[in-house]
Amino acid sequence: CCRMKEAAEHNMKMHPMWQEPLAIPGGDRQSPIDIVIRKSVYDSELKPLVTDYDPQTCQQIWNNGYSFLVEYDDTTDKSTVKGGPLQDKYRLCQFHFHWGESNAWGSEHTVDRKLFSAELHLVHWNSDKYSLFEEAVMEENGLAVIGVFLKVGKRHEGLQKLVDALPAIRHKNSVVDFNRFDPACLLPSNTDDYWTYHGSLTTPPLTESVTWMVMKQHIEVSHDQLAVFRSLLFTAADEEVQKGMVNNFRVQQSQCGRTVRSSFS
Ligand SMILES: NS(=O)(=O)N=C1NCCCN1
Ligand SMILES: [Zn+2]
Repeated sequence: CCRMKEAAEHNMKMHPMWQEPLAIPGGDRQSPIDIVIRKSVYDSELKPLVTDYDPQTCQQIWNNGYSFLVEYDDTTDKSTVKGGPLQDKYRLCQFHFHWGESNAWGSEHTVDRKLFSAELHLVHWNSDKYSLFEEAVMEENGLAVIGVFLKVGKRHEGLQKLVDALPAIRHKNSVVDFNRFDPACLLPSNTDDYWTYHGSLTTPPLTESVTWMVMKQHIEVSHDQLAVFRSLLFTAADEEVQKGMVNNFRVQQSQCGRTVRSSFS
């Protein structure tokens, strides 16, 4: 919609993060994209996703100036995802969100151009083949990100613990301890139905190392819960001009002939 375009243009001017870099690594498998349902290809070989998350590996929640992220101890294979389109086991390192200033937009991916109010990304790296995230981030099969759409509706009880921690990390680079959070509570009840394609990170380093798995079923969060996301700031406490953390999504990228597969017909 026009207001969203205005917000994205404003973003490009105001936030260096969302000014597209001149040179993009590779450039023909960038994310996010619009998932065109009628162009997606059902693949019966796609298996259900198998997530196995240990809440004890949850370490901290912090504001990195792009989003807020919950970080997990990824020194062992305690919180992992496998199955689905994946050949290997991938270790959870963090999850974060993208959202708009209005409930009318905020997601990075869209489905037949439908915008959601926000999008959750659970970021994992291939621990069968690599020993560090920093290594995997450069490799074609290095990362696996689960995307979940958020829609404004009923309050999400599991999310509230996270929402209650946000006022303590309002500014960029603020961090607080955050333990025993089970990210499985943020997954939709049905994780068997998803779209998958090869793409990139949507924030720097934008490397084309991601197997995306975007859930067909969204989760619901309340208007008030999303309003707390919008109370965060892009800026550090010592900056003169404070900027509200909203519209922290990347503009959509061309599909470049890529096929999006679906795990459901
Ligand atoms: N939005 S995204 O694609 O997950 N981008 C990321 N960039 C840095 C590392 C984690 N994720
Ligand atoms: Zn993201």
